[in-house]
Amino acid sequence: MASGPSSGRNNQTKKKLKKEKKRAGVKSEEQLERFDSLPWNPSLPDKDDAYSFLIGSNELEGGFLSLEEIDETEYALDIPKPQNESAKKILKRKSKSKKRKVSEHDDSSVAEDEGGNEERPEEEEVVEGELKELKQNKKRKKKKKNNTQKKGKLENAAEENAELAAVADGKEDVDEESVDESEYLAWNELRLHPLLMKSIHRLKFKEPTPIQKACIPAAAHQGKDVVGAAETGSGKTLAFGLPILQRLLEERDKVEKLISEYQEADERIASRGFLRALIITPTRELALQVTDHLKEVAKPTNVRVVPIVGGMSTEKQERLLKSRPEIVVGTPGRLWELMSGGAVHLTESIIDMLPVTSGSDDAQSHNTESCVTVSSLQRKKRQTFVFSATIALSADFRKKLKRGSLKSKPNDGLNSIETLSERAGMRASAAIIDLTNASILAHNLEESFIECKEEDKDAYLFYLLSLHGQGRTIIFCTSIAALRHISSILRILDINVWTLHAQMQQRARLKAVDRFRATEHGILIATDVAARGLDIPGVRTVIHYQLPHSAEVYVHRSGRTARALSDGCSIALISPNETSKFAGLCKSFAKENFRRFPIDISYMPEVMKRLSLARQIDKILRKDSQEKAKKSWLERNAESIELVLDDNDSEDERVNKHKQKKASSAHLKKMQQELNTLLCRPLQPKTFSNRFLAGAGVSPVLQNQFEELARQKLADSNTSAQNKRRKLVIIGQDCVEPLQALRSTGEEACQDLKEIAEKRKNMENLRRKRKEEKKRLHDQRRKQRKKLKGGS
Ligand SMILES: Nc1ncnc2c1ncn2[C@@H]1O[C@H](COP(=O)(O)OP(=O)(O)OP(=O)(O)O)[C@@H](O)[C@H]1O
Repeated sequence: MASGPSSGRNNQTKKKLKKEKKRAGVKSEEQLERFDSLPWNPSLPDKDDAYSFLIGSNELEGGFLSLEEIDETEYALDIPKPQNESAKKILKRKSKSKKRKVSEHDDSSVAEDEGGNEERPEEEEVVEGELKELKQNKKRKKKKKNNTQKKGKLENAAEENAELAAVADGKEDVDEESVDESEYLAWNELRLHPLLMKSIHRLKFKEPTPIQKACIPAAAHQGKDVVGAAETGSGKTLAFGLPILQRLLEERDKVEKLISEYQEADERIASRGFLRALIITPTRELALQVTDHLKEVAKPTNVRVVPIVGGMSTEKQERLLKSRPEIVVGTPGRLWELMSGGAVHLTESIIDMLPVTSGSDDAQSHNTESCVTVSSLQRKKRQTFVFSATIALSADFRKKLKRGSLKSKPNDGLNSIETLSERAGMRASAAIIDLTNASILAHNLEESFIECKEEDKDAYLFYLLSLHGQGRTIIFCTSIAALRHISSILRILDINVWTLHAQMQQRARLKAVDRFRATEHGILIATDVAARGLDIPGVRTVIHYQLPHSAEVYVHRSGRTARALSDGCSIALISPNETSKFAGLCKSFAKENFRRFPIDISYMPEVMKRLSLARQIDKILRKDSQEKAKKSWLERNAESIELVLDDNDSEDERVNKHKQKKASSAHLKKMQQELNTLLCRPLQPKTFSNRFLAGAGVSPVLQNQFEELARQKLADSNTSAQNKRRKLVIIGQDCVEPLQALRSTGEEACQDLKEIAEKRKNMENLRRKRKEEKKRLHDQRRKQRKKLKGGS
C-alpha cells in the first residue's frame, strides 16, 4: 500500500513560508503557470498515445502529487540543480570517494550479517551520517542571502542527490551495451523509466509477469487505487513497487526539466525528504524481503527504502527515519509504536492513522491530524494498493467494491483483505485486477495428502524427509508446541532442521531464514509467520504437519513453493480429526482432486524402529532438562531470598536416586548407540534384498545405473519382467523428489476427495444420529422420573 508525502509543518513555519511566498511575488507564480504547460515526462509518446492525456493532466485519480498540485507553503521545497557538465565532473569525483566509503562499510556489515544479527540497518547509518554532513553544509549555505548564494545551495542539493544516488547504488551497474534490448520488448508498452529498465535488465527479468502487466498502467500511469490478486510467487511486489518508483522518478524528472529550462526557478518547487510511500506487510521477514527487493530495483535511482520492523533496535530505526527515506516498508506494531511516540498498540489498526480519501470521514480526521506525516492535501490525493493472493476467496468482494458498499459491519463475513481495503479507504473507482483462477492456488503446484493417525504423523514426516528430502522443504505447524516436538525428534534422528516462530528473537529468526536460504537441501520447520510472502528460491516441497485454520493460510503456506516459473509440491498430513477440515479446504478451492501421496509401506517397519528409539531418547532428554530447569529455578529463587535449601532425603534415598540416574543415563547411551547404528544405514524396505547394496547407500551414479537397468528390462519385457522391475527398489537418502514421486504415480489416486467427502458425510450423519438418540433417551428418562414422582 502506498501513501504520499508527509508534511510536518508547525504553524510558525507555515506563517514564515507564507510570507516568503508573498515576497517571491508574482514572478514565481507566473513561472509555475508556465511550468504547468510543460509535458509531463519526456520519455512518453505524444498526443496519439492512449495514456498521454492522463499523465499530463490534473485529472489524475489520486496518486502522487504532481507539481501542479503542490502548495509550497506546506512543503519545504527544494529544487536540486540540474547537473551541468562541470558540476557532473565534480560530483563524479565526490560520488566515487563516497562509493569507496560505502563499499568498505558494506564489507563490514556483511561480516556482521554472517552472525545473523540485527545490524542490517548499519548501511543506513552511514547514509544518515552523510546526510547529517550534507545538511550541515546546506545550513551553512542557507545563511547567505543573495542570488549567487542561492545558486550555491542548489548545487549543494544536486550534490546531495548525486551522493545519495551513489550511496543507494553501491554496486556496479549493468553494462548497458551488453544488454540485448530485443529480449525485453515485452516491457516497452509499460513505459517504465529508463533507470527502472536498467534494473530490470540487471535482474534479467525478460518480461513482466501478468500481474505486473495488468497493474503498472493503472497504478503508474493512471494513478488509480489498485486491488491486485494473483497467485503466490507471481511478482506482486514489483506490480506495486514499480509504479511507486515510476511516479517518484517521473516527478523528479519533471522538477529537473523545469530547473534546466528556467534556471531561476524557485527552489521551493521540489519536494524532497518526505515520506512518499508506506508499505505495510504482515510479517517482519516479509518487510525485510520487500525492502531488499525494492532496493535492488531502486539501485540506479536515489530513492531510499527503509525497513521499520519489530524485534530490532527502536533507536536505530528512529535514526533511520530521520534520514527521511521516501519509502518505508514496515510491520504494523513497530510503525504504530514509532508513530505514537513509544506506546505499542498492536491490537489497533495502523490504517486509522492514515489519511482518508473520501473526505466525509470526519470521525477519523482527528486521528489523521495527530499524524505529523500527513498533510491535508495528501489526504485527498493518497493512492492505495492492496495486494494478496487470496482476495478472491470471498466471491462477493468484487461486487461489493464496485457497488461502493464495503462499509464495515462487525462480523459481516468479510475476509481480512476486504476489511483492510475498506478501512484503507479505497475508492470505488479502484482498478480490481484479479488474475487468480477458481482454485486460487499456484498453477505449478501439485497438491497431495497422506491420511494417517495423529501419532503416525512423525513417522510419515521422517519417511518423507528420508526418502524424498531433495531440494528445500518447509514443514508448517499450527502450534509452537508441535514445532518444538518435531524439531526435537528430527534432530535426534540426525536430520538438520531450522525453526522459525514468533516466540524467537528476531535475530534468531533472521539467522534461521538466512541459513535455510543458503542450504540446498535445507529443512525449515515454521509456524504461520513464514506462511506469507517469503520468497526463497528452490523450495521444492511444503509439508502441512498440521492443517491451518483457514483456506487463506493454506494457500499462502503452499505458495512458498512453485514460485515464479518453477514447480513444487505440497503434502498435507491428515489425521482423522482433520478430515472434515480438509474436505472444507478442498471445497473452497473448487478442486476436483487432491492426490494421495504414494507411500511405500514396506519402509515403515524400519521407519518405526528408528522413530521409536528417537521418541524414547526425546522423552528422557526432555525429563532431564525439565528437572534441571526446575532445580535451577528453585536454587535461583532460594538464593534471591537468602534461603538455604535442605536436602531432606535419607542416605538410602540418595543412593537409590543416584543409581536410578546412572541406570537411566546408561540406558540413554545404549539407545543412542543403537539409533546411531541404524542411522548409518539407509532406510530399507522390509522385503529388500541386500545383494544390491554394498556399504551405506546408493550413490547417484549407481542409482542411475539401476534406473537404466530397469528401463532396459522394461523395453524387452513381458509381464514377468515388469514384475521383476517392481522388485528392483532403488534406495538412498535423497532418492526422488516428492514432486517426481507424485507425478510418477499417475492419476490413480485422484478420486479420493469424493471418498473423503463421503466419509465426512457419514461421520456427520453418525454424530447427528448419536445426538438424537441421546436426546431421546434423556427425554425418556425424564418422563419416567416424572411418572414415578406422580405415582408416589
Ligand atoms: N518480471 C519478472 N520476471 C521474472 N521473475 C520475476 C519478475 N518479477 C518478479 N520476479 C521474481 O518472482 C519471485 C516472486 O515474486 P514476489 O515475491 O513478488 O511474488 P508474490 O506474488 O508477491 O508472492 P506471494 O503472494 O507469495 O507474496 C521473486 O523472486 C521475484 O524476484
